[in-house]
Amino acid sequence: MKLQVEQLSFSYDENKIIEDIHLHVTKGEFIGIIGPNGSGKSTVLKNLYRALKPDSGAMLLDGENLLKMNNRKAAQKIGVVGQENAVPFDFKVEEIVAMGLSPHKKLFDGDTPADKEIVAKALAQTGMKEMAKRNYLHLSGGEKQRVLLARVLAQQTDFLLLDEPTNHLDIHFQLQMFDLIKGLGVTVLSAIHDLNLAALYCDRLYVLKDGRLQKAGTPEDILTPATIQEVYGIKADVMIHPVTKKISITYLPESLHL
Ligand SMILES: Nc1ncnc2c1ncn2[C@@H]1O[C@H](COP(=O)(O)OP(=O)(O)OP(=O)(O)O)[C@@H](O)[C@H]1O
Repeated sequence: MKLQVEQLSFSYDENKIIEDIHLHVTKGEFIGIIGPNGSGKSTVLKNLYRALKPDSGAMLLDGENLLKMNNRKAAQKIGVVGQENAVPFDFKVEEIVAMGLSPHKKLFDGDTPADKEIVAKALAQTGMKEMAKRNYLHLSGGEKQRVLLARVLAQQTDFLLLDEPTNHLDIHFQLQMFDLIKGLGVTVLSAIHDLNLAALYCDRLYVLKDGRLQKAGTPEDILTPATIQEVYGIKADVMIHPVTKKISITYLPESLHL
């Protein structure tokens, strides 16, 4: 599995939102896209999962043009958890999770015992088993996010595109979901706001600012006080944590006068 993005640009009307984005993701990598609000992270992902159509550029999955791939094939290969977690009708949780199976089935195929097992497993993995019969629209933001993660697990793809997949989750579920995704051994490209989470889970990071790729590299290369200042305009203290051996960031707010 290899995703290659070359010279990707996208505009809303005349407004250039992202320009000349290059990135690649290879099998088994967990890659983060970071950057300030409005820097274009979701726009890159939406182009990749074809909610938006690029002005120019190439997006290749295993050498195949993503824009030309039929929907069913794309859904067999790529699982998506977008930022908006709206689902148009009031389905039950288990029905939404079962929708993840559809790229692998034919129209009117019934659910087999194996399908039911996949759905039950995805519900259990995301801590949503007890809520399987609840109506989706009545769930909290975090619970909805876990349902959509369960749906993408049921989709069983080798590649996940995630847009802030844990932004509504409490710290327990943030770590549980990222641990779960990491444990699947699949390939991941995810927008992530929390730089400490990005440092814990990502192999490499791409930094976006004002719709342009600013930097790319390992968390150690990228998450330096200088880059954090440059990209986010804040002071930070950065160390390799003695226990995790990963980058650990402490923010130094102005009000503390440090
Ligand atoms: N439908 C739209 N029409 C016009 N401009 C839009 C539209 N959607 C997004 N934008 C603009 O595109 C820019 C990039 O937005 P995008 O959602 O990709 O940023 P982001 O990095 O994902 O931000 P955040 O961290 O806030 O989620 C922003 O300036 C945003 O206002």
